[in-house]
This record gives sequence, structure tokens and C-alpha cells, in this order.
Amino acid sequence: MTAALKITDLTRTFAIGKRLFGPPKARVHAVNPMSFEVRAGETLGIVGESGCGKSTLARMLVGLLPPTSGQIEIEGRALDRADPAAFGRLIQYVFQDPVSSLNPRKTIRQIIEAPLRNLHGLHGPALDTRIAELFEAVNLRPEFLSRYPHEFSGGQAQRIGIARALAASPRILILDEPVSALDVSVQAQVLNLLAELKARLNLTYLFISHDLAVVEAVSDRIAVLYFGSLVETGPAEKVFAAPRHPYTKLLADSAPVVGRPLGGAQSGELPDPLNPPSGCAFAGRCPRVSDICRAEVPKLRRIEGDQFAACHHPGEF
Ligand SMILES: Nc1ncnc2c1ncn2[C@@H]1O[C@H](COP(=O)(O)OP(=O)(O)OP(=O)(O)O)[C@@H](O)[C@H]1O
Repeated sequence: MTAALKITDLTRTFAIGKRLFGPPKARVHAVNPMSFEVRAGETLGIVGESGCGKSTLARMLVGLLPPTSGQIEIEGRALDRADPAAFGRLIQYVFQDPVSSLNPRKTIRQIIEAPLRNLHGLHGPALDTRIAELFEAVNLRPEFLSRYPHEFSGGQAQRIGIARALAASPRILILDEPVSALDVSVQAQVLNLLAELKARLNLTYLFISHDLAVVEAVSDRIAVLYFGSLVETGPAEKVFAAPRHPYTKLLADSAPVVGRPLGGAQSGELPDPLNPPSGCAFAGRCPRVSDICRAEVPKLRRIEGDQFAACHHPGEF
């Protein structure tokens, strides 16, 4: 079956200390050659501590940032960066901070209208019908359309953000910490809405979050990122319960409580992104480190069933 989303050797570096002539002084490797697939109808959770490359990956996937190299395919079609509307019609982004992601000078109607006009050329009664449908889909009252973003609570604003993303009729949503800015009481409502929309519209989700309990609850599979690389992927019920990569174990051990972020895992030393180690990037923090770990970057390989890890000593802890 064709994957909903497939990335192949996707890479992004950033030049630091640019000079007018000649090469930059240094390069940060934000995303190292990364390959994975997301199956149709699946939710892939993406976790990892701050700076591991989650946002850079997400921004490449929605066409906001050009990759340094590699390929992005949606439903078997390679995305062409020369055609940003092609990205827009297939893959959309829901932002972490719902209120500030909405233009404060535009009414909600203007915000929702833009993708319908620009990507689908809708106008007149067809436009009105589609706006009404979208508002109903996210359980918002039609009279809200004439209001401005600051008049809404976080939960309502996130529903508007979701309606705006759906206006493009995408196949895939990138949900970047979609509930972490919301009150706990509202988080479940928004998560339920997302689950309902996914089933109804046959969507595929990438769900990025620091909150392991939320990721575990909403995902079918989970991908763990460390220092710009995928270090483990597998079924949601396996990855934290029976981790194979020592970094996943560290995350799982440090966030046992629902709603608790990845606090404890931040205590170790991350390598210097300007001067990455020659072997495994986790070697400096790993209790099972050996000579091969310092010499050779481990490749992501199948450990058991659908569980993959990039470790020279998987599960040995
Ligand atoms: N525009 C940029 N210029 C230089 N370095 C960058 C740029 N954007 C990101 N980076 C670097 O790339 C790496 C990955 O950053 P990224 O923001 O993707 O991580 P993240 O996992 O999303 O973190 P967070 O959860 O804090 O948003 C970091 O080392 C970061 O400093």
C-alpha cells in the first residue's frame, strides 16, 4: 500500500556565521538524513527534547522551509517546492499557540476564507456553504465568523486553527504541540475532536509533542528523535513500555506521570551541534556505551516486529 507520507534522506543544515564571499563559518545539522513512512489513516507521534529537530522537520514537511536534500512524497507523489499550493492542498499545519497563530487584524471568516479562495478557487454560495461546513465540523457557532481572534479562548482558537487547516482539504495534518498551550480541561475536548475528524475525513496525522502520555494515547506509532536523527520507531504501545534505544528508555523513565513533560531527560549533556561526535550522538549520555558506539554511527534497523532502533546494543540496559 502506498504510504500517506514518505520521506527519504530528508536533511536540513543551517549556515552559521555567513560571509559575503566563500563558505559559511559552520553548519548546524538540524535534521540528519531521515527516512520514514506514515501509513494512510495512521497517527505518527514524534517526540524528543528541545532542539532535536522536530520543528525543522515539520516546517520542511509543510513547505515552509526548503530541505537541504532529500525527498518528500505524499500518496506516492513527490512534492515540488516550485509549487507551494501543491503542499498546501495535501498537508497542513496546526500550530502550538492557537491565538497568536491567527492574524489579529482579520475576522475568523477572512482567515478561513483565504485557503478556500487561494487553494480551491471557491467563491459565492459554494464558499459560504464550505465555511459553514467547516465551522460545524469543529463545533463552533456561525456567529463567531465575524469576530476577531483575540475574542476567543485558547480552546476555541485552536478549533479555528483546525478549521483553517481543514479548509485546504488536506490529506495530512501536522499537529505541532496542538494542546500543550491549552488548559488541561480543554485538552481532552480538542484531542477528541481531532480523533473524530481523522476518522470522518480519512486523515493522517503527525503529532509532535513533549508530552509522552498524550503522544502514547493518541498515536498508532511513535518516532523518537535525538539530535536530528530518528533513534527509535515502533508501535505506540511498545515504544515506551519496552524501549530498545537507551534514549527512549531515559524519556520513558523521566516522564511517568500523565501530562508531565520531558523534564528529567533534559539533565544530560547534548552534543555540540556545531561539532557533532563521530559515533553515536547519545554515547556521552549512555550507560551501555562501548568502543563501537564512539566510532560508528548506528543505523536504524529492525529489532523486532515493527520496532526499529538505531543502537549498537539495543535493549541491553
Ligand atoms: N534558523 C536556524 N538557524 C540556525 N540553527 C537553527 C535554526 N533553526 C533551528 N536551528 C538549530 O537546529 C536544531 C534543531 O532545532 P529545532 O527547532 O528543529 O528543534 P526542536 O526539536 O523543534 O526544538 P523545540 O522543541 O525547542 O522547538 C537546533 O540545534 C537549533 O538550534
